Amino acid sequence: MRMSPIYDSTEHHERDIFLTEICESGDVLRRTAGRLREQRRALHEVRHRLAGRRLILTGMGSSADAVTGLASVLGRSGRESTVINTAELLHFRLASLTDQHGVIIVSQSGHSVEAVKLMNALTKDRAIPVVVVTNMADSPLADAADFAITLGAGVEVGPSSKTYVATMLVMQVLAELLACDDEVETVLARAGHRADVAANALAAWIGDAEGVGGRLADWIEKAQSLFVVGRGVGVTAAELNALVLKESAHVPAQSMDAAEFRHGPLELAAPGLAVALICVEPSVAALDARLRTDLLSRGAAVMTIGIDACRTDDLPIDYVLPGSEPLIDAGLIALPLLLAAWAEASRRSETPGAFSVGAKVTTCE
Ligand SMILES: N[C@@H]1[C@@H](O)[C@H](O)[C@@H](COP(=O)(O)O)O[C@@H]1O
Repeated sequence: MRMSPIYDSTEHHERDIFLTEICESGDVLRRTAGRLREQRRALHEVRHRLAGRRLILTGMGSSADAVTGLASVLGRSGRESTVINTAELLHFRLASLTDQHGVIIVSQSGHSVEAVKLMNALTKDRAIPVVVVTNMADSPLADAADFAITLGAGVEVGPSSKTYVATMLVMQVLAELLACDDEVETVLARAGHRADVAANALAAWIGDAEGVGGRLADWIEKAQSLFVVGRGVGVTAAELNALVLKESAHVPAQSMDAAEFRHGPLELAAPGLAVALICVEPSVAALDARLRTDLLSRGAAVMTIGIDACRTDDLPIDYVLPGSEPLIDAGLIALPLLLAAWAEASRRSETPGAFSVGAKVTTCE
């Protein structure tokens, strides 16, 4: 796939499509909030259909990352949910679904093979309500679904960036619809306000997109191996960042829960190891600080990317945002390493973000 550069008249230079899409993330947040308002009736129905049900949350790739964050936030409000990647659910666990369950399938493209196959398998059993979240209203997944909530993020050609950020805003709205009693209108009004604030918060990084990405890419290039770790909803951003670093820049970044990192991978702490620590959960900031100190004391390099509420003397944050709600934070905080992925990709290829082995949309299992 050859991607043509897009001329950006405001910046007076050419930006390729991957960078353009990353930089659209702020505008897309506002657009998605507006799109959600247009779908208020469908959102009422989602709440009604899933009320009291045991929730199964599923997706692949960046969409699996998004539902992982949703499960974390639902759990804080006492709402049980289970995350199962769509392939695992499709091939091994369909028999575990009962008429007590409700399923949320997230797929940006609405074309991922496992999601489409799962949808077809589930529509045979109408007792299980299925809600789809997708960017593509015109897709096999949306067509087969009773309820498809669409992102309205516009077409995305490069690796997940603006659609991921938009998905996280929708995850926030779903978390509120499924775990609190506020009126749909109230939830949507809050989402609109938060989208606005979040878009403004991203402006500084987007305004210096090449600089932010380039500096982080320089840091990554010095390392022999790279981990991206976080806790709570930070896992979502860590997974997404490592995925995009791999698929766009061929950087073999590994992601995991920062708690899991202590259970073995910590042995790698030495010069040559770089750890990007996503700090978006203030309740565990002291644990993040301790991990950072332990890594530094062994000669590893640590870069912290997080929200202001996590910042302490022991946990300086290198790339900081004011912070909003956890799921929105998990979307926004991915920006610096997305920009690094772009910068690294653009050093390696004339068409940064173009897939050469896999694909933007996986239609083959
Ligand atoms: N290479 C892409 C990933 O980047 C993407 O995250 C995943 C899920 O895509 P979707 O959300 O469209 O189902 O599919 C493909 O494998």
